[in-house]
Amino acid sequence: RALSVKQHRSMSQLKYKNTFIYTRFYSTSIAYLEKERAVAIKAVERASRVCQAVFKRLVTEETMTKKDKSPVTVADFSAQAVVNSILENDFPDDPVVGEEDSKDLQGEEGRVLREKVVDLVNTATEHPMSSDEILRAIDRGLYAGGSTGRHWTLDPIDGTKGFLRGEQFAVCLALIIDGRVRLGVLGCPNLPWDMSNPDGERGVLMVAVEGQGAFQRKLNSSSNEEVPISVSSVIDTKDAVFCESVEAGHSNHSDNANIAKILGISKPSVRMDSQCKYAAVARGNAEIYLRLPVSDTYVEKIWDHGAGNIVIHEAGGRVADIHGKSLDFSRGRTLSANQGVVAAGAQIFDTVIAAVQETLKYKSQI
Ligand SMILES: Nc1ncnc2c1ncn2[C@@H]1O[C@H](COP(=O)(O)O)[C@@H](OP(=O)(O)O)[C@H]1O
Ligand SMILES: [Mg+2]
Ligand SMILES: [Mg+2]
Ligand SMILES: [Mg+2]
Repeated sequence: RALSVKQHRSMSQLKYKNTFIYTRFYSTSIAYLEKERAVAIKAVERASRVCQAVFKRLVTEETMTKKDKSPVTVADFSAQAVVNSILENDFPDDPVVGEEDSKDLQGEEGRVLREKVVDLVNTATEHPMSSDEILRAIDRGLYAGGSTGRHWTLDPIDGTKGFLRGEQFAVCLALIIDGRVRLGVLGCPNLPWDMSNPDGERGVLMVAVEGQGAFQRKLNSSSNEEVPISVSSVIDTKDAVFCESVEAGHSNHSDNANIAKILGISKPSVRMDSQCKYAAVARGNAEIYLRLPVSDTYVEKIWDHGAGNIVIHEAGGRVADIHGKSLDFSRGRTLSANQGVVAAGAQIFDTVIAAVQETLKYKSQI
């Protein structure tokens, strides 16, 4: 823990090159969550590759709709199976709060979909997995969550609607210990590496561990090079850009627009699916992420925010709900203590929350 980020990274390279020397001489200095970090990166990379393969081959035929009307594809199931089986292998005692479950893949009714998932998963795993093993891996995601001990939270495809449109989506994995997010990995296969060159190279992975800063690296690259990232240095909100969901059903576009107006923002919002919005704020492509609730009854899920939350914090930003309260990941599978989400750089955060309050106060009066 006492190591600087730079020392810590150069030592972990030493470890990759020669495990023996590393463990022998540096065993007392292994960085906090070093193994978890490496395993989570590997799992998110593999799952991202599965999603990309599906998009190329199957996406048009393979969409179905869950009870809550949200779409789910063969890629969501396959990516959850891939990540969960890697986690089970390296951390067999760690439970997982995952978005998907195997119900729709079971029995005769689920046969066609199940066979596609089995095929896909087996293109991504080191050892072939049987159909039963795959369903069991998916259902390792049924954990209830809570305030004590360790558990992971996984969104195998966040932004399924973006994925289906060929736009932004993210594979999101976070580790929660005693109710707080300690590690997060965001795999963003369609996010441009350089936002000023949107047609250039795509595929970004962001990773953050509590106290160690946030980094980005290229997804699908043989290089392990990591670049530190930080939020924008804009301190006057009128120069800011804000991002929000593409889907008006996920976030209240008109409340978001009112807040932007109070903040003096004149640039149009950047609409983007998935936790790629957190990624955009974390590396300074946008200053603010607004997710004002559309309904009083919807409760946000921990897998939709865990990884993004720590990436923002470690990049120098803050995340809270519309009341300015930190997101509480200790309540189980949902963020039942919170409403909506706001993220921004630390320097402008209080100003943004004040504008949110003003908008909500005005709404409650009319
Ligand atoms: N009424 C609602 N309000 C807020 N979020 C919602 C919602 N209905 C669905 N969602 C969540 O919004 C997520 C996508 O967010 P975004 O709009 O930022 O891309 C979905 O994740 P999945 O795509 O993983 O199902 C889903 O969990
Ligand atoms: Mg979903
Ligand atoms: Mg999601
Ligand atoms: Mg999802």
